[in-house]
Amino acid sequence: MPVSNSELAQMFEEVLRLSKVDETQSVAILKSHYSNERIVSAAMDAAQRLKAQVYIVELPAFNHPKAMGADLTAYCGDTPLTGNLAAQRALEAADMVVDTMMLLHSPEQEQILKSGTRILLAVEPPEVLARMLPTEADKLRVEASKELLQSARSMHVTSKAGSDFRASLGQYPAVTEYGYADEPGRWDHWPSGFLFSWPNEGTAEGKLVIDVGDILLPFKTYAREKTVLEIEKGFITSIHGGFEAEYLRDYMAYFKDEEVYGISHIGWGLQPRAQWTAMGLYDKNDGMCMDARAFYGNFLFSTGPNTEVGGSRKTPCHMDIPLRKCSVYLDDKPVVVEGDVVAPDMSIVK
Ligand SMILES: O=c1ccc(O)c[nH]1
Ligand SMILES: [Fe+2]
Repeated sequence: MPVSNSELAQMFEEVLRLSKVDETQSVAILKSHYSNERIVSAAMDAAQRLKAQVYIVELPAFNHPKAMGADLTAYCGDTPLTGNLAAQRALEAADMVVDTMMLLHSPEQEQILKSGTRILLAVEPPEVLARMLPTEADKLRVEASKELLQSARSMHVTSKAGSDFRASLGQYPAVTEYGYADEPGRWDHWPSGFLFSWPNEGTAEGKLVIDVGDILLPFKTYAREKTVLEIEKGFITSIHGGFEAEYLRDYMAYFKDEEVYGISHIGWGLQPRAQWTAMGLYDKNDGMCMDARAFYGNFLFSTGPNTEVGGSRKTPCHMDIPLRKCSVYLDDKPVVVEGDVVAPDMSIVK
């Protein structure tokens, strides 16, 4: 259902308020020609209503000749900002950046965050933004789980489909996404509602089974058959099954970069307003499908880059693969059992 421009601006005002934007703050809106102009102007309106100093940084689009598809997560690392130090300085000068262009998984994003600037990504369709307008309850729910993940030293994931995956934790921080950027140096994404970390280098081991109904991003497909990924010493060593396994193998091999097989962020979904079914109602070019990454009780694993936490793997191929009906154990204690979130006690932060 279409969202009016007035409602979009009101939602942005709420999200920027939650992000601590006020008359003491400067806000840079980062855009390129492919940004959703409605989102750009709603963010501008909202920041002005909150009496912040606002400006726009517009960059010419960047297209890598190897990039395929329109999904903004399909080609990571190099962005329209890469190499443009003057524009990066202009963004670092702001207290907050509203990113309508997509800097995620780029080293430049980390450099901007290190300057204390906070960044909020907002590229989903307005109807998705509206359905998952962030709340403080979202933050409470995700932050309550962060403590469990932050203190955990191991993750074990199993499923009836045959997944049996282990990784040591602790080398990298737990990262939360609850939909607004309210702390200096914080990156967040509206919409979201999930958390993750990265396996300690070289420790991800075992098998992950993509079962019927699981989701592959950026393909934006629901699996219709089983695909088995074998993982050894932090890297996928084999992908087998039927046609979908062959498709995934060929897609990843296309990048001719061993780093694409590295296991990237691993975590689980905590957004009750995100729906597993939503992706089937959108076109492939309608955003990046945050419903799939955030739906309550998923186990989201991914492949490729780890620059977001200071790692050295800056590879352009990033698969986000949310699995249903998995059980996730931290230090052998369950946080998700067959797709149901069982810890921490959610009754306090529903
Ligand atoms: O919000 C996001 C979106 C994509 C991704 O890879 C991580 N988090
Ligand atoms: Fe990802």
